[in-house]
Amino acid sequence: MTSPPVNDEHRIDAALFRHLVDRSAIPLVGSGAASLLVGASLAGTAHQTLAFAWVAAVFLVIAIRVWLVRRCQARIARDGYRAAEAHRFAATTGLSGLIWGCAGLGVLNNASPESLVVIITSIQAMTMGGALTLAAFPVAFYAFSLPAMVPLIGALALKGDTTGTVLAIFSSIMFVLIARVAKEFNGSLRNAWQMTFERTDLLEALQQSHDRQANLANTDGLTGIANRRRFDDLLEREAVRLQRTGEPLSLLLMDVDHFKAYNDTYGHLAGDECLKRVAEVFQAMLSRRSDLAARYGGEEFAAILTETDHRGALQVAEQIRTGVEALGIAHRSAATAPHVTVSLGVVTLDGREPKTPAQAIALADRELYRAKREGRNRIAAWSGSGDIAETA
Ligand SMILES: Nc1nc2c(ncn2[C@@H]2O[C@H](COP(=O)(O)OP(=O)(O)OP(=O)(O)O)[C@@H](O)[C@H]2O)c(=O)[nH]1
Repeated sequence: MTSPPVNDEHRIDAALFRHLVDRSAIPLVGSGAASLLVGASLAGTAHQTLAFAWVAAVFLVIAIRVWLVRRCQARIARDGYRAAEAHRFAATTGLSGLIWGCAGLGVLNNASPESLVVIITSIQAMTMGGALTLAAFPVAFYAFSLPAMVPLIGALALKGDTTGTVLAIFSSIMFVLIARVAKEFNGSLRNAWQMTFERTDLLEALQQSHDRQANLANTDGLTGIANRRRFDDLLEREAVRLQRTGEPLSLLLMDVDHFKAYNDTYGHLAGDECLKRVAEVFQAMLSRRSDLAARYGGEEFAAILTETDHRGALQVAEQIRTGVEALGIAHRSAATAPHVTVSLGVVTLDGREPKTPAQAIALADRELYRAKREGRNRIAAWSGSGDIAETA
């Protein structure tokens, strides 16, 4: 019902990565907006030029990431999920992390207290945002957050004053908590996808089982062709359609000649084999997808030929009759021929003279027994225009 664990893991990885790539605009917009904020906070200070160059670098990395995201999306659509693609994606989040790490190093560079607050808050906010937006792929989260946070914590610790030390400890605790949130969030996402896949697999298995049952309920166990139930269903529908469209509809009823004698001579198992081979020919001669060949019961077969006029139905019936003869199945106790033969009753309805399915079957049955009476191995036919007897 469910795939083996390795496949499940791969499916979850793939789903999470697709989710991540498809939503990658959010962290990119966040990174751009936060960098503008940091740049603005340093405008008019001694660090203005450096700050503007840094903002330009952030936007360059954003451009590289946008390009890579597009490439990832195209490759996933073409080849499916590949771990190598995910790691390339993580490498670019690492590039973003490095750029933000450089801002952290700026803390060392005697930034004003206001700028310090903006830089620290921005980097922590970016890391917190990363925990939510990159949690689907932890490698990408750490590739971003480690180079972003470590220089900041290091720079604060190396400032040598109490405020720096307190902020370094505070930032370290924040980072541990954020990493923990990312881990929990990743676990929740994985569980959600696991449940989604289990549900999809279950629905698929149920659908397959339902299709199998439906198929079994409509199939004849011995010959593998449709059974009477399916034949009756289709005939009901076709009879309704005939009234609506007036397109001709033909029915064939076929019976194996002297089949009791065949069973008595060769045994019941040989009789079964014979029915299977006859059924194959019966079905093979119906060329349209909309036609249906069915075992009507015992050694009797029935076919529905949709939109088929009387001439066409007679052609098909004759092909079936000669096809069964051509099988050359020996039948030494048959009075008709030294091999197995069949008789057929053919009926064509054209909608001008309404007939219920039961009436149509009764007509075909009447014709079949006329063919039997007239010597077997032949076709007897009826159409709305009168009786037509065909003989082999
Ligand atoms: N082996 C086998 N025999 C079957 C099966 N279904 C029906 N029969 C046999 O088919 C025979 C049909 O015999 P009858 O109805 O007397 O007809 P017939 O001997 O073919 O004679 P005509 O139809 O008049 O040519 C019976 O002996 C049934 O037992 C089946 O699934 N397998």
